[in-house]
Amino acid sequence: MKEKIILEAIGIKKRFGETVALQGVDINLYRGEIRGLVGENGSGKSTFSSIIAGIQKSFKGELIYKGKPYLPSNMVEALQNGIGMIVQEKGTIQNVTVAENIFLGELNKYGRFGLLNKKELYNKANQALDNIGITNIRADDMIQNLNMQNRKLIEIAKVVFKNPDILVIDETSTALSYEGRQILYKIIEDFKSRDKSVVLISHDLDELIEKCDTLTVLRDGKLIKHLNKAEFEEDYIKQLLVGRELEGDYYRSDYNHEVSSEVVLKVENLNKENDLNGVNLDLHKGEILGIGGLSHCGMHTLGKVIFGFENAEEGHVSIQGTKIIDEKTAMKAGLGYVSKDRDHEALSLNSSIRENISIVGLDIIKKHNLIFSKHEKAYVKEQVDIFNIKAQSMEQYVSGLSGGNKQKVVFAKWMGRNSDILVLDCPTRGVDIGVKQAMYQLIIKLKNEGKSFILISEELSELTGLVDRLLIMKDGKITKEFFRDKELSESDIINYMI
Ligand SMILES: Nc1ncnc2c1ncn2[C@@H]1O[C@H](COP(=O)(O)OP(=O)(O)OP(=O)(O)O)[C@@H](O)[C@H]1O
Repeated sequence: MKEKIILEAIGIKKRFGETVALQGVDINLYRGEIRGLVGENGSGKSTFSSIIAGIQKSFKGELIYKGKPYLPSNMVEALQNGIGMIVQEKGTIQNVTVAENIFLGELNKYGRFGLLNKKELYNKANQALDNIGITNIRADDMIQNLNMQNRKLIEIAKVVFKNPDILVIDETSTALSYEGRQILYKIIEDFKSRDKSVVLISHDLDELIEKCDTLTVLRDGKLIKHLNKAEFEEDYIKQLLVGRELEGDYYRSDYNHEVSSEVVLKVENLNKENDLNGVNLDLHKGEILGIGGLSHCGMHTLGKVIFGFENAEEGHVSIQGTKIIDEKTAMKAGLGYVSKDRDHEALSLNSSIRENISIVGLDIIKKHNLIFSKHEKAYVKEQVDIFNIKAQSMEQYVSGLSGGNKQKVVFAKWMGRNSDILVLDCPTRGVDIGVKQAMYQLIIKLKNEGKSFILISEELSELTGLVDRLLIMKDGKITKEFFRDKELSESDIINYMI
């Protein structure tokens, strides 16, 4: 079996200042193996993968790749050596074309005398896109005009085009919708069939159980266990992840869809070029209204327009007769919004956890029109405790947090504000199962207290598990309405999405 090992990681340790991210992790990766890496937020998964992909150079321990000591000096060198990684967050740069993103760092190959041979560059880039079955994005598209899923697909096309021997996929599927995930799964299967290896990081246990051959569980930077396929059992994995049995309900246990007749938010005839095509909906008091669909269905734009973050060309959104024209009117009318695109839209990365959370809660923190530091800190501490945000202190910059902990900051920021209506766009993206459970239970508790939610999600189990009513969007229109029902299956929903 030893000859089938492609990468040996021996006693890998890594610190970030006082934070111990990895405490001596050993992993052998085999050729043709799909290995899942699983653990709570902040358990060290991204740190481990960034070490093997050349992003982190300073660490302790040893890497042996194809039988030789291995220490890439950067990501480009790792990729040239056959280890490619799709990172969890932003992996593309703005204001340049898709082609320039795909061949970043090697554009000199496509130029002579300082001139870029665009034809050749675009042909190659289109080839990289075609290679993984992407036909709706072309080489000359500008990155900033693409949505989050399409930007992720560019990254995937770029790495896969280099034909690496090891592909590391860090929490990528939650940035993708149904059709994007199918592309990713096809790539994973193709790698396996060609005796290449995949390291798949995910918080979606169903996905891991279905796609992986082996699983490695990390907790607080420690290796807890390697599992073979025969040992994959959901409750057992959950127990290994959190170090105890998860108790209580995960989703809603009732199947009642009756809600108050009082309409708290009205969407009337919204039209926006390419995205929204005559959207009407009523949200009721105490209702969790789900919205599902494929990546281009318009649901993410709808969330932005409802919160006034983007404007529609026609139609309007109103709360008790007040029209929502921008974020300010939205917040004044009691609306909150968790954006899917956390690094661009939801967080200020170079500010502290305290600043990020308190910024939208200032009117609550204020006493007699004054903001006292102790009130602000107490307010933020409450949110940090509720959502178990893992950080050195509330003064830590958000940029140094793990992906899931960033997401907890976004959620906490809006939950703490006690908004009457919340638009949640993929609110649990990248969050581990323990915290997801806490978020779901909080949403259910607030619903029972009369708060209303619009839950836009790409996780069908989240939609069927939580909502009173589900709207499916296709080509900017609402095409189907389902009510909460025990019999409602994910395949019923997919049929209306595609
Ligand atoms: N650049 C950094 N600066 C400071 N601390 C960091 C940095 N990167 C990671 N850490 C810390 O290292 C620990 C491990 O983080 P890592 O991102 O590896 O976790 P993870 O398991 O990938 O989490 P998630 O599921 O949330 O993505 C965390 O405590 C995190 O805050």
